[in-house]
Amino acid sequence: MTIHIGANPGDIAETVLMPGDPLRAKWAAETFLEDAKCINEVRGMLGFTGMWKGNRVTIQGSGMGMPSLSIYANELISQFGVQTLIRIGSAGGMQPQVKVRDVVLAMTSTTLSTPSRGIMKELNYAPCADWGLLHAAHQAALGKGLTPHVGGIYSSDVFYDERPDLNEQMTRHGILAVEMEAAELYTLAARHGRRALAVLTISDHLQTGEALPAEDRERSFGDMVEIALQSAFAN
Ligand SMILES: O=P(O)(O)O[C@H]1O[C@H](CO)[C@@H](O)[C@H]1O
Ligand SMILES: O=c1cc[nH]c(=O)[nH]1
Repeated sequence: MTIHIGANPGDIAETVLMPGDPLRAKWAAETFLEDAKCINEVRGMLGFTGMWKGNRVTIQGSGMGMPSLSIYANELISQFGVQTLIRIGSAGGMQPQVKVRDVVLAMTSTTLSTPSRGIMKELNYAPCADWGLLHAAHQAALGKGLTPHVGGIYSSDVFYDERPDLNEQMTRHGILAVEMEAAELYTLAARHGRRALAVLTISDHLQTGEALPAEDRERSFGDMVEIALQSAFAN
């Protein structure tokens, strides 16, 4: 057990899917895993371990924002020996061709800062996805008849943004979507020699103002979960 994860050693699989929303973790575990058992309820940040096609998987909520994800990812890596961490998150579209409900595979993540900023000092570190996971996720999405967007995203520290000028520059430089966790996940995975990827579904759009309701964000992103599972166990 750790401070934030009330699981016993061995309760958590080597592969962990991480939605921000703990209720998405519950929905995904109930929908996609066999014999799913709840392994964490500390702070209501639900986690479940079960089987997917003969492979052991944990789905653990990360909470919203990089400081929260950092707590869970650090404990999963250092205390539970997790090797593969795949974020399954919602994101806001930042390009006209990126539509609501589209899947985005985050190759890199741009930030103003991450919880790791303090150790990077003057370095502008470039957080990037694990190539093997990214490639496998792309193949999995194509296999489902989807056309995923692959490229750079923005991991923001704020949901209610007061810097429209920054978003303008992101869009101008090809950033596909905004979310709030991937950059720190990629940075931690790199530091500890683990594999990480963020598979995202567009839940709203910064340019059109479209937005899906909370229930859809919790329960309707099945393609993203299947893509994450297929990429984790592709090899
Ligand atoms: O749907 P999740 O995975 O929580 O991801 C996105 O949604 C939250 C904001 O509503 C942030 O956590 C952002 O990254
Ligand atoms: O962080 C996020 C997530 C979804 N939509 C946004 O606009 N921002």
